[in-house]
Amino acid sequence: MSANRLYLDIEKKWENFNIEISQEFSFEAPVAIFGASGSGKSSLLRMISGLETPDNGSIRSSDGRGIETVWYDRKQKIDEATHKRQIGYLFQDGRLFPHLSPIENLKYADKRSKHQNSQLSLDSVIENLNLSSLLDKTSRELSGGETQRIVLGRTLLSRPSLLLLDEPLTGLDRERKTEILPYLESLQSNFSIPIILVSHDIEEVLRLTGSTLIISEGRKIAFGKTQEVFVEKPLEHLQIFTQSDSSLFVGVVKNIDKEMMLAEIDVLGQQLFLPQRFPLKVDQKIAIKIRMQDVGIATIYPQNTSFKNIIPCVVRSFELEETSPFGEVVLDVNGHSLKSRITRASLINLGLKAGMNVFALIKSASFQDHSI
Ligand SMILES: Nc1ncnc2c1ncn2[C@@H]1O[C@H](COP(=O)(O)OP(=O)(O)OP(=O)(O)O)[C@@H](O)[C@H]1O
Repeated sequence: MSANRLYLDIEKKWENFNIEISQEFSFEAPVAIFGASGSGKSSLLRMISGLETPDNGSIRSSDGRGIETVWYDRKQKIDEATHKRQIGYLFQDGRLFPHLSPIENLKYADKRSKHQNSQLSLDSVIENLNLSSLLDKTSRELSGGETQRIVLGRTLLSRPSLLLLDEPLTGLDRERKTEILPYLESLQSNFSIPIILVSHDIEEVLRLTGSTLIISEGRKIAFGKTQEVFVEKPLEHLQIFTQSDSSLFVGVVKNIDKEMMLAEIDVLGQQLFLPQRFPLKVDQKIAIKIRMQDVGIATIYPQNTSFKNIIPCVVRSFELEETSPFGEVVLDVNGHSLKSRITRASLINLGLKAGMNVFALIKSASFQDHSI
């Protein structure tokens, strides 16, 4: 039976690291555990799955009917083995059994699974993950993304009560990520399976999950709806989580122009226009990630331009990349940094200097896949 809720109350002390987290999760939508590298995300997953034993506390799951199962309880001396917890665990470099073909990998899990789940049949997994063209290839003929899809299918066919995704896209290039993200996105609706995603990539978290636990140094920093939890925290604190090739901003939806299909967002008192591709509502707080290659720079306010987002800012610093035709500029928007990557030629031609007033140009279209 699928876990509907999970109650975590755990303590673990190692020589150089302590984890102390209490949190209840419910799985109407996938849950994210988000934090910087080394914050304790994987350790937490290992304790949920039974691969690591906490020093103290309890871990309990309850199903749709409210029937509770104790997975771990120090006081009651309960510590269920991983297979009894029925956990599906997908790592970043999931491997196939090399001596078996992709279809044999799937059938192996299907046959061994003793649990029932009418939605999770071999056929439905093959169809929903679009695996049919891969089944007769050899493991060696599969790309990284294709291998990850078969491994995901095999994990699903073990019919887990809870699916743990530990940085499933880390290590894949952008093209492969784009290939796999839609499959991860539809897992919950296709298979009604509870999911915890561990990630330090805000883009993945915003796209795939409904609620997020943010941790740092083994402690909870915040928990709430994914769309809201990031904006509750001071921006500068969040900047440490963003990948170095992008900047993170938070804003509030001010207006939706239905005819033009654009949402107007207030970010630090500036106006940004996003394509209304997502179900945004007025007054909703959202997090927006802006990749540095999507930010251009003008030294005077551009007229008659297709750029919908023209933001006044100040050059904070810049650096030429030694072995490439590009340079990186850090702009200051009301005290918050916005990174831009432009060509070395533009950087020199514009005559950029620290302290100079400029305009950041961001195409609305660039928000399509990289923001919310
Ligand atoms: N078995 C262990 N013994 C001692 N220390 C450990 C053990 N397992 C984890 N740690 C420590 O716990 C800390 C958190 O590690 P963990 O892998 O959980 O972080 P993470 O947030 O998943 O990081 P990353 O995103 O880089 O994978 C690290 O400092 C690590 O050294």
